[in-house]
Amino acid sequence: MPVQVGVIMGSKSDWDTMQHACEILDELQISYEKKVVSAHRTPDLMFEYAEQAAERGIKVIIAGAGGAAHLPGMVAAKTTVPVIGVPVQSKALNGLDSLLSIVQMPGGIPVATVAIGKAGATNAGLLAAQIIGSFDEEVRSRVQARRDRIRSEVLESSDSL
Ligand SMILES: Nc1c(C(=O)O)ncn1[C@@H]1O[C@H](COP(=O)(O)O)[C@@H](O)[C@H]1O
Repeated sequence: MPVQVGVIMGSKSDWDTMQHACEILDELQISYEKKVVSAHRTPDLMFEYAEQAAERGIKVIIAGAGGAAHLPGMVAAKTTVPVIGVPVQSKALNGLDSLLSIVQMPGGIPVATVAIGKAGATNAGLLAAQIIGSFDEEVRSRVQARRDRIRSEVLESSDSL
């Protein structure tokens, strides 16, 4: 099956966070690849990755980075494949730096920014699945089934208070 989602991150140290996006893609049976690509440390690779994404059939890119998190925005600048940015929690500033670096894009080059850290990475996986679900009925129904399960769990937890 061709890769549908590209999960990229600025450093291997981001994997603890980014694995949560991959867990969702595994659960929803969506094909993906995971790679370290950095706007700062491997700029040529980043350009190549972004430039080739559409022709390789990638439908969504999830890009995680921490600190001066330029990766999602720079990738978005080089492709029209939708980019979801995950702010990785940084040590010095707790991820506020990552969040602001990713979310404050200039008009014209959007990055869909999720919350800082694990919850954000999980939501990035789900948002990628929902984007793919808009043209893939099987993925859409898996996403819906997951929502239904969560709703039931919440209702049951309330009943047992
Ligand atoms: N923000 C970026 C980019 C980028 O935006 O291209 N490349 C690496 N980094 C970030 O630097 C942090 C520290 O990296 P190291 O742990 O390798 O020192 C990571 O969170 C990474 O995402």
